Amino acid sequence: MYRVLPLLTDQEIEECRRIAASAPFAEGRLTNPHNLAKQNEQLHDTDAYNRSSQILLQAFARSEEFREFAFPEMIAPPMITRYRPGMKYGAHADAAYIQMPGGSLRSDLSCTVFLNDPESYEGGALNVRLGDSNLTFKLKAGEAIIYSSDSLHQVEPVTKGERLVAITFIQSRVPDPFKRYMLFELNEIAALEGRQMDNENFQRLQLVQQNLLRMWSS
Ligand SMILES: O=C(O)CCC(=O)C(=O)O
Ligand SMILES: [Fe+2]
Repeated sequence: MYRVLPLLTDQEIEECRRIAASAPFAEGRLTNPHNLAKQNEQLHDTDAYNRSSQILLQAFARSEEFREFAFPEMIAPPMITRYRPGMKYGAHADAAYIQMPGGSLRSDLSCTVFLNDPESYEGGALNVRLGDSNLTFKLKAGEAIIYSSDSLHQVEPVTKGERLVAITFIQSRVPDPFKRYMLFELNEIAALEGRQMDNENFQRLQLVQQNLLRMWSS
């Protein structure tokens, strides 16, 4: 279960790029010292981190598509990371719990927001393993891919240019990915077909949706 969403306005993309261009970066291993697969760089400046994560969190907060797909309970402040030629992030599992200011969050969904145009760098696609198949994402600037944190994934080596992204993790109110997807589907169907339904039946459908959400959320 994954979703590609348009997330940022052109102005927000510009703002994130500007922040990244003028702030220092440090080795990504700093926050995951035991993860040998991680070879990238992340923003290393409190003020720049606060400003950029604020812009990104606001964009998530206004996205109805995000809310409908993720049922977000908590979202980690997004971190801008970059990959220059030779950098990559080998196949890895995300930690089940992510430290945040003021506590920790269970990673149910992982998310990459692309900040640079795909034509401006070579390599750097995100691969997510889904059973025996491999999904590959190299999105337009401002788009986000949200995928289930329970799958191995990797970032292909960058061979030219710079891959600039923001990454975050989401704790969902509906921890089970299949149940979450069923709620998403039901809501989509209700939105698409509901207006043509007899009102009494539409109310009954909504009752089922809300009761399933009560039963399946934590
Ligand atoms: O940069 C990406 O697209 C993914 C990064 C990642 O997998 C992670 O930070 O755990
Ligand atoms: Fe990851």
